[in-house]
Amino acid sequence: MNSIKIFSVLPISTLTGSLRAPLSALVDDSRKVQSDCCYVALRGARADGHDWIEEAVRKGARAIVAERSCPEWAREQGVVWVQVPDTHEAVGYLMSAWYGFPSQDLVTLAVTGTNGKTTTSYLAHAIFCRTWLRCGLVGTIHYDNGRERIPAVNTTPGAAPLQEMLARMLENGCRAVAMEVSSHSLVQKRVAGMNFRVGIFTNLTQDHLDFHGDMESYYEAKKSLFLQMAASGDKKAVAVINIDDPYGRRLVGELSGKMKVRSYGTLEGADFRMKPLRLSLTGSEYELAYNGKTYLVSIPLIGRFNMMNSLAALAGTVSAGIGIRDAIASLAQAPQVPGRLELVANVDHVMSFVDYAHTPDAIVNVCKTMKELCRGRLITVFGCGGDRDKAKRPLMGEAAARLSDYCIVTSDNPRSEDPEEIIADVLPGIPDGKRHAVVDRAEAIREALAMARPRDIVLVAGKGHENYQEFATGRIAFSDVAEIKRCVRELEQSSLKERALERERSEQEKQKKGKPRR
Ligand SMILES: CC(=O)N[C@H]1[C@@H](OP(=O)(O)OP(=O)(O)OC[C@H]2O[C@@H](n3ccc(=O)[nH]c3=O)[C@H](O)[C@@H]2O)O[C@H](CO)[C@@H](O)[C@@H]1O[C@H](C)C(=O)N[C@@H](C)C(=O)N[C@H](CCC(=O)O)C(=O)O
Ligand SMILES: Nc1ncnc2c1ncn2[C@@H]1O[C@H](COP(=O)(O)OP(=O)(O)OP(=O)(O)O)[C@@H](O)[C@H]1O
Ligand SMILES: N[C@H](CCC[C@H](N)C(=O)O)C(=O)O
Ligand SMILES: [Mg+2]
Repeated sequence: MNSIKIFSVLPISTLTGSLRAPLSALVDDSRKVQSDCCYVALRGARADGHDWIEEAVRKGARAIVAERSCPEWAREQGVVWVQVPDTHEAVGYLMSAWYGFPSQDLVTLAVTGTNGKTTTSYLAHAIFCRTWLRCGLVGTIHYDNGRERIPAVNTTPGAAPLQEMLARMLENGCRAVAMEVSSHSLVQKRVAGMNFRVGIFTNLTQDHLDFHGDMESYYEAKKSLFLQMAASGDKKAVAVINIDDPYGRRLVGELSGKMKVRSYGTLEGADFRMKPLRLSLTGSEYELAYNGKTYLVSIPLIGRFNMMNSLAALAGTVSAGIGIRDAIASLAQAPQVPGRLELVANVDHVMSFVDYAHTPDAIVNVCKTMKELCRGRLITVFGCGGDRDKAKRPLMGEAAARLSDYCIVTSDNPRSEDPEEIIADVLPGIPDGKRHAVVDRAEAIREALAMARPRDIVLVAGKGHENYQEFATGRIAFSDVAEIKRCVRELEQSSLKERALERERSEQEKQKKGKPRR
């Protein structure tokens, strides 16, 4: 839709001027302006797109969408001016219309919550793909448009790349898409204008208070996904909510009467109810009660929280139209989610895992799981991100210390902050004797592996799949997985050398002893 009709999708707008030729493009970045395009001015964290309106018109923009009223100069130049109360919301609707409302033709499954979004959407994507063959994925690790994987910039992209990607998924023959919807994206209305068939709420615990201010606003941000679904009037839209989580129970209450709600969890009354049966370092099993029947679900993922993630994926995809048995069969073959409780090395009876825990609750969950399954000590290496919620730092420290036998506190994307100061915020939660700090992450990993004894587990938390470390000066290549592998190789080589030296020494001893005394 590239005519003036496109503006009719906006819920509220005031239009000045008339459009003679079709629009050539719709952009929200002045650097992408071309002749005869429409430029939408967005207020951002660093810049205000309204500052580039005149430049956009000089470069050939024929239409402007802005929160300001039409100035005299624009009227005189015959610019089409659309004034709206919120350009972030407007650009969502406009991009959706521009690309032919792709979310209406896809079965869209959105996952929101503090932890478990990536894992749940990955599992839902795997279930969709096994049954419906080609499906899309949008999330923290990468985007998959049904034909190719694209590295992710944001967990939930802005409206322009998002709607373009959904249109590409349709072109590529995708029937469904599983996508993470972050709280940042909800506040910034990146998903405005989207039709969601299923919305999953995983949980809500402390994170991102630097952005949201308090837990109440954080909750309201998550809830807005479901209010958007309820307001769409789509009778098929379903909210799938974890009722083990207190905020989940609150959400069920607040959505009741507004839309279809299905619950999941371990508590009585859950529509999809699970009873954990077996936890091991290779996978997990649980009993699922659904619709008066019980099923055995087996997943190659570790930990109770991953049982919950798989239950969420199962409840979400079944609510989207997948058969329960197909969903269960897909979960048995679920892929390893990169950097989520991923076993990287198992050498000399020491197992090393990489995980993406970077919130207090995630640290609690992953350390509890590891401790439960570990027959020796749990040595945890972790840090806290710079330029992010500072209040979570001592809480992460306290949780890691309480649930591990030893902690090495290190750096995790210090960004613009001083890494030593971040570590100083973490340490107060951890008693002396149970930890030491090593600023250099590679060195911290090496020390953890060097101190491990048979049966110990080394857990390297916080960066998961990330392939960089971000400092004030920029990013450097860094991967916990690669670092562990390198250290393990080095330790193996040095222990081989040590053993060879040891053999040599004992040979010499034997020879000395064997020599006849003169
Ligand atoms: C702080 C923040 O969230 N920023 C996001 C935001 O950018 P912004 O609005 O702040 O951009 P800006 O630089 O201020 O520019 C404002 C406007 O001016 C325009 N502009 C700018 C310069 C110019 O010359 N001309 C021009 O027109 C820009 O195109 C933009 O429209 O909107 C962009 C597009 O949607 C995002 O890519 C960007 O994410 C940044 C990269 C980011 O790091 N965000 C993180 C905090 C984030 O969103 N994380 C969540 C996951 C969190 C989680 O749950 O763990 C995520 O979804 O990724
Ligand atoms: N359901 C869950 N409950 C609590 N913790 C979880 C859960 N699922 C995963 N975790 C922990 O949180 C970490 C991040 O998981 P995942 O990447 O799936 O979540 P996310 O919500 O996508 O995170 P992000 O917002 O940072 O992208 C995992 O590595 C694990 O430590
Ligand atoms: N989406 C999260 C990821 C955090 C990952 C962790 N490695 C860090 O850098 O703090 C954020 O941007 O806050
Ligand atoms: Mg994620």
